[in-house]
Amino acid sequence: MQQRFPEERIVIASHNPGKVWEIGELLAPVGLQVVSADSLGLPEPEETGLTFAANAELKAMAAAIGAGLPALADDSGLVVPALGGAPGIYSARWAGPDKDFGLAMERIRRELAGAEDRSAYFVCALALGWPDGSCEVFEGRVHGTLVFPPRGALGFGYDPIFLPEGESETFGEMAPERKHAMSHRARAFAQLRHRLSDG
Ligand SMILES: O=c1nc[nH]c2c1ncn2[C@H]1C[C@H](O)[C@@H](COP(=O)(O)OP(=O)(O)OP(=O)(O)O)O1
Ligand SMILES: [Mg+2]
Repeated sequence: MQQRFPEERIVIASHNPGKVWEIGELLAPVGLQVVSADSLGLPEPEETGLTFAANAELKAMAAAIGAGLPALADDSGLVVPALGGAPGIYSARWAGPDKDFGLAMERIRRELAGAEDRSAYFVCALALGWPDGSCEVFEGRVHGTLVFPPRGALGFGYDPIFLPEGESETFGEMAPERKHAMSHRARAFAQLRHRLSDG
């Protein structure tokens, strides 16, 4: 692995502080020094892709080429089958320019009114991009149920309305270590670590 990371540094190509923190925690066992896209002054690319994987790749490549270092990007979101898959890749955009997830969660509650199916899942596509233009994508999911009103103030985004399968606490109520043992992001990271340890 060391020869693949000559500088032992990796750029976290995300401008979301909640995500950057979680990625730092999940990456700690890998032993690489983490540099944020913000600290390098890298711009936030427009997410023009139509899939989580395409957006993750576009963010990773912009950072890898901009920084001349390997870069890791995460594109993720909440998929609600009863809403035809919304908000999906538009999960961040549903919170509007002020990133108001109270508003986004309320919109889901409203649009779901009367729907029997309360199932939902989070998806995380992680892209590892290299300055030479190569890129690999890993995906993780976690299934659960939506609950209203929102519960808990931990985590970020849609965590307070997401009750993972078989659990009694929402991601917003759960200690971070517990979320990291089962989340979509943790599952994508497990695949990434597996790939890195393969050499
Ligand atoms: O574990 C999670 N717990 C709760 N909500 C989550 C989670 N994971 C993704 N989400 C929701 C909120 C987030 O804003 C959006 C991702 O959108 P996404 O474009 O990938 O990220 P972003 O715009 O927030 O930051 P950036 O693109 O700079 O990495 O999905
Ligand atoms: Mg984004």
